[in-house]
Amino acid sequence: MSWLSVTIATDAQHADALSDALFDLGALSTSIEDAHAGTDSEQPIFGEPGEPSDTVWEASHVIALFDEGTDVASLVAQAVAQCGIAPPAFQTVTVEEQDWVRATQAQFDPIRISDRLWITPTWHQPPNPDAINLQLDPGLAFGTGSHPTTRLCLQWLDRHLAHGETVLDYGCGSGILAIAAKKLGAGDCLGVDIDPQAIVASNQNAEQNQVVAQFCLPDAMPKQTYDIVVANILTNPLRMLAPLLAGSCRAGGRIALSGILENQAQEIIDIYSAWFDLDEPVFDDGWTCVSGTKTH
Ligand SMILES: C[S@@+](CC[C@H](N)C(=O)[O-])C[C@H]1O[C@@H](n2cnc3c(N)ncnc32)[C@H](O)[C@@H]1O
Repeated sequence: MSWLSVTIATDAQHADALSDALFDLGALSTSIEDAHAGTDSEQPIFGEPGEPSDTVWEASHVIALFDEGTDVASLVAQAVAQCGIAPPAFQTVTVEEQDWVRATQAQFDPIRISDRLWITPTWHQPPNPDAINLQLDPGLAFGTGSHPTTRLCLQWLDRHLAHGETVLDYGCGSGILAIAAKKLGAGDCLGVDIDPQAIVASNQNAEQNQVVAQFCLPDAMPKQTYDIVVANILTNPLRMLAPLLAGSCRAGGRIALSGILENQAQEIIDIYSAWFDLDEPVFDDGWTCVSGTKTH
């Protein structure tokens, strides 16, 4: 079995309407991509997690998938006429059937966090069977270890966990940090997230890794302090959550914050230095980890 994938060059003003028109005319799927993706002219557009951005690239490609045998040229002509735009340039390629599961899995390799900590998808043999191996597959919640912010937090946990510390993982996503903390020897670990799907994923991942950790929505969070607080969210929530996160860390306890772009690090340092003696920030690929020890 095969399909026809058509890529149409358009602009920000018409991309959404063209995508909708193609879908109404029978496309199996449509998507909009940056026409300059992967080049120096790529236009970065970011949304908050769980809130897709409604901004479209100035130079866009609308990509539509049709059944084999479809008269694609005629459908594109109808779609552009409906949108009132001049006939654009487009390319059609045949997409052959393949083993999609295998193709997707091939994109995810084991990730080395440190000498003793690896994140390994379930379909891979651990490269170092003697290491601490977290088994995590890509799922609906953020956190497979491939993002620099997750790596920064994992490396920080690896360096700072001694034994038996209580850990709060605020913005737990897949639960990766809480689960790693348990595997690295922490005591009680709690993961908190505003996304109910993250709680489901975290519980499944904890079970998969045979660790006991608790996960809950923010409203169900017990009022207590922790030896270690780790929060990989984004600068905006980290700013708003500062009193809660600082208040959740015991005096003398430690905090690690990420999800912070390099140029936002100073703002987070200024806010959290009200409670913490902060370390030098650590950077990875444009992202920052800010950490420190609670002074009072
Ligand atoms: C970047 S992901 C981090 C996931 C994981 N901890 C990691 O390090 O890979 C951020 C997570 O924070 C959650 N989040 C965002 N704002 C939040 C808030 N105000 N309270 C709790 N969780 C929040 C999101 O739902 C998302 O799962």
